[in-house]
Amino acid sequence: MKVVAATGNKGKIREFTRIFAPFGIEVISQSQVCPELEVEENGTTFEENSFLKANAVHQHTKTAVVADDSGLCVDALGGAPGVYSARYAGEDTPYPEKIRLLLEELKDIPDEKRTARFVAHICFIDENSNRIDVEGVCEGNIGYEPKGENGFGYDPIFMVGEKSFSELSDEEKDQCSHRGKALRELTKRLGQHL
Ligand SMILES: O=c1[nH]c(=O)c2ncn([C@@H]3O[C@H](COP(=O)(O)OP(=O)(O)OP(=O)(O)O)[C@@H](O)[C@H]3O)c2[nH]1
Ligand SMILES: [Mg+2]
Repeated sequence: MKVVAATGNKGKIREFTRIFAPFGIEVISQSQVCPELEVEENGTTFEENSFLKANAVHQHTKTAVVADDSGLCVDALGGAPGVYSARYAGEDTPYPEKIRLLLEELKDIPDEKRTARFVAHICFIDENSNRIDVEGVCEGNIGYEPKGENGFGYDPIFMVGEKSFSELSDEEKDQCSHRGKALRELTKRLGQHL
């Protein structure tokens, strides 16, 4: 089975590709089929935005499509940046700077209040326009400095136990990540439909 990933985020594409591979699902990126398509993410929830992205690409390609809307929810910030994680401190602000600002906001927050979670809402639409929604959550803590080299986005400051997401191998991140959990749930649901 082939599925178009409705995303412009290369980190997500890499994760979709490796998580789907064992299930025989091949990922084609949006940039390969409709590079000119831009979708306004004007929803207020992960669910709404993932549908906006999946539906826009599905309307264009009429093929099976998967979209991910995700974000980092920090308890000490009332759940922010959440749905606005990609736009935190400005969409074009590079991640080292976003991370610096987030750590600055949390500078007086003690260990036990640095709890956070990554949430990924996945919206899948098949070639007949049937929709499946799944969500994955990964609980963790915000660290005090960036650590590690792997992954993307806020991975260097998202701690799962002693290690940041960036210090985990790809396999280790996929095993516990919000996206790994949601995509494996999706493959289960797809298996029931086939
Ligand atoms: O360190 C991270 N590790 C992750 O595993 C992860 N998953 C999500 N995020 C953050 O949340 C935003 C989602 O925003 P988002 O869903 O709108 O995606 P995006 O704008 O990057 O691409 P698109 O899929 O919308 O095209 C992303 O940009 C990242 O900042 C992550 N950060
Ligand atoms: Mg986005």
